[in-house]
Amino acid sequence: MSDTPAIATDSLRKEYGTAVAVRDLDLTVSHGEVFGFLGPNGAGKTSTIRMLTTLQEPTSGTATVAGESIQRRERVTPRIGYLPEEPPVYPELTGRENLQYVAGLRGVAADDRIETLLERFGLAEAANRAVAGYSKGMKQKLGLIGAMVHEPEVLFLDEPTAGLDPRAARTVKDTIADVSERGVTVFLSTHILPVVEELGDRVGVLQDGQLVAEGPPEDLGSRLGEDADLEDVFLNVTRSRASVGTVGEQ
Ligand SMILES: Nc1ncnc2c1ncn2[C@@H]1O[C@H](COP(=O)(O)OP(=O)(O)OP(=O)(O)O)[C@@H](O)[C@H]1O
Repeated sequence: MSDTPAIATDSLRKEYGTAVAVRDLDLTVSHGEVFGFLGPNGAGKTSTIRMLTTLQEPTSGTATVAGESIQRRERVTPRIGYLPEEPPVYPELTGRENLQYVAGLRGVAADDRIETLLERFGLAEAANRAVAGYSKGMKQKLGLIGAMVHEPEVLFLDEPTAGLDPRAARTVKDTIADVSERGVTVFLSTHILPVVEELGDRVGVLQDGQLVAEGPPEDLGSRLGEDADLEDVFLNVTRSRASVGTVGEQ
């Protein structure tokens, strides 16, 4: 494992027309860290993740992920996994076929790993059924398995526990802890603060495309007072509006 951070951004910026979604962001995430990426609706989290996963180009600035520039898409994508808020699934295929398809796209032979993960996520029995009949939680779990099938170095997760029942959410949280112990870096965006409180080594809070707080969750809390938790921190450092600034505004 090198000294290069797992993720490093340098003045990363995304504008949509005259609107600034991500404002010259400087962010570093170490190898093996679970980084909780928080922020109000519209803060710029998805825009940041889409740039880091090479799905959209920055307006300006640069970043490296797993030691590779995000401009080198072909070098970044084999090293990362991404679970978007709406996991991409083919409804007419079975769960197993979906995963085999993803593994094929990735160029990996992952049959054993697929079976192990299907079992762990309680999807083994449903794996022969078309995904069209899956619940939201089942699709979410399938998406997470798909994001991990090629054993990525860096895993980007957007709301991985949203819509899951408590047992499924537990499986996802245990999986995050497990892959993190094995050295995988997890970039975890969620509005469910207890998940970050439990799993996050460090937290960054984004507001209007800028980091307004960063540090281990317990340190951020203790700055506010003895009993402060992450929700107190979030409410303290973010404003209640969910808007985006415009070009030229500081
Ligand atoms: N394709 C787009 N075109 C124009 N504006 C966009 C586009 N995508 C995002 N935005 C705007 O950029 C800002 C940041 O959006 P983004 O989706 O990155 O925020 P977010 O933090 O992920 O929000 P949420 O928590 O609601 O998912 C918002 O004001 C949004 O309306």
